[in-house]
Amino acid sequence: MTDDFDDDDLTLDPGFADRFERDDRRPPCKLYLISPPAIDADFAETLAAAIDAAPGLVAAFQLRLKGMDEHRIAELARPLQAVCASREVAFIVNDSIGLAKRLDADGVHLGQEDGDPREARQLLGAKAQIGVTCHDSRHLAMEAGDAGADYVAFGAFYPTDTKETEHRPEPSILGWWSTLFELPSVAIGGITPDNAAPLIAAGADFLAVSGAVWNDPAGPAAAVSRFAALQGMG
Ligand SMILES: Cc1ncc(COP(=O)(O)OP(=O)(O)O)c(N)n1
Ligand SMILES: Cc1nc(C(=O)O)sc1CCOP(=O)(O)O
Ligand SMILES: [Mg+2]
Repeated sequence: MTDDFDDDDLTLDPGFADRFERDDRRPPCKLYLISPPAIDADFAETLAAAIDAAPGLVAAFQLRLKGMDEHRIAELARPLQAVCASREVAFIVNDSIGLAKRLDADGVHLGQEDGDPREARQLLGAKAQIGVTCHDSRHLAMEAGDAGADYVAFGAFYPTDTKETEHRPEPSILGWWSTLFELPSVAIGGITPDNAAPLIAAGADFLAVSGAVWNDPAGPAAAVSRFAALQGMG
């Protein structure tokens, strides 16, 4: 899939995103919740309320607790896994293939420096959901597809306080991807109910969101309800 391909070869049409309309035949775009950077023991209730605000909308939850000891992450994970399992929400571990295995998680999200998707597949098995960060790179996305990823993540689409980011893709990368490949795409980075529309229209299969949900002044459930109301989400 990746032979002789260079991202710089592609002539980008800056108007593409504005003209792109989500194909009605596509499945609706789902929400992929990313945990806050730190959580306490009560977070299971918060997570349950957020998911229950729009049944069926939240497809996945990623436990992303950067820099925390894995034993502590494992302790915190158990009640969150139960919340996810009872609601058919995939429980994804960030960064660590080993922790995903230990927790028998539904999958793992790997950045470019976090390990090889092929190794993850070997350890976690055929059913595991393996996601790969691809920044703004068509090349990385095709490489991830070749390596057996279950989704490719592009971002950061908007400025975010959650993570220092270097890459700023255009929404059109989502349209380009979905036109050529079946593999689902995830859009991430500073996404809110107010700025999500172009990403949904361009063809994102999932919106990965942290701050806009957990920091919403009206509460996480209200934020999820606002995402649910957007055209193309469901
Ligand atoms: C769905 C999703 N997309 C991208 C990322 C970022 O992963 P990475 O580049 O490894 O950065 P960290 O999240 O580990 O700081 C993600 N976690 N989830
Ligand atoms: C974890 C992460 N990865 C990104 C990337 O660009 O790869 S942006 C990001 C932060 C996502 O949180 P929020 O919704 O608060 O911006
Ligand atoms: Mg990572």
